Amino acid sequence: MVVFSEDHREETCRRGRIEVICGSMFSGKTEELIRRLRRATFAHQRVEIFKPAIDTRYSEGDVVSHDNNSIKSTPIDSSASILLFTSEIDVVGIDEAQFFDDGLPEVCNELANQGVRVIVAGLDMDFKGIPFGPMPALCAIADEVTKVHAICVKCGNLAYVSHRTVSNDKRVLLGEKEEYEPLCRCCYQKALKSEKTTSV
Ligand SMILES: Nc1ncnc2c1ncn2[C@@H]1O[C@H](COP(=O)(O)OP(=O)(O)O)[C@@H](O)[C@H]1O
Ligand SMILES: Cc1cn([C@H]2C[C@H](O)[C@@H](COP(=O)(O)O)O2)c(=O)[nH]c1=O
Ligand SMILES: [Zn+2]
Repeated sequence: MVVFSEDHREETCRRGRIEVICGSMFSGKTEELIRRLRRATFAHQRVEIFKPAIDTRYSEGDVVSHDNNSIKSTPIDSSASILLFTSEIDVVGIDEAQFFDDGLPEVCNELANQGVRVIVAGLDMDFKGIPFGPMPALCAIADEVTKVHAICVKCGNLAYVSHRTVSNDKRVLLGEKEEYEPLCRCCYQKALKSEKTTSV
């Protein structure tokens, strides 16, 4: 699998396309998004970055990675707002796409059809292992999907899901290492089993 996109033709030829970067928490989605967007800026392309306004974890206005890398962004409430900010833009970046409404895939399609390179990063699954918001539809319509992996904090294998370590059943719960840990399939099953036995 090609993890990092080094295809310079695809980076610069200005053909519209949709790239999706997905994975669990701590898998490097935001780092990879920032890396691709910075390279586009170095290539003198006009870049605009969006994130859902509800994601105020590290900053109101910036997209920030767990390693504190950051890039300026525009927080928005609805996917339709993206179209209002993207005339004369070559590359659109979108972080935390899982929190957006179901209109996001259509907005990305519209931009890509107009010749814009759209790079979307988001959680593929929620803490229950269920595909999250518009992410499955985005993966389906994408020209390229990159799945990145964190390291399982229990065994060191590749993680595939974000295990919630606090008791809260709401789908949306902003958080970090106090609330979530990346686990592989095997360690996730064990964690769920031990939660069941301790709750009875
Ligand atoms: N268990 C882990 N596995 C991999 N990276 C981790 C882990 N815990 C912390 N990190 C850090 O998280 C960084 C990735 O952060 P980020 O790009 O914000 O991830 P994501 O957006 O996927 O949550 C890594 O470069 C690494 O320094
Ligand atoms: C699994 C899961 C996560 N969240 C929240 C927790 C964080 O605030 C973000 C994910 O951020 P990251 O950049 O991917 O680390 O999403 C949630 O609300 N619900 C969940 O099930
Ligand atoms: Zn494991």
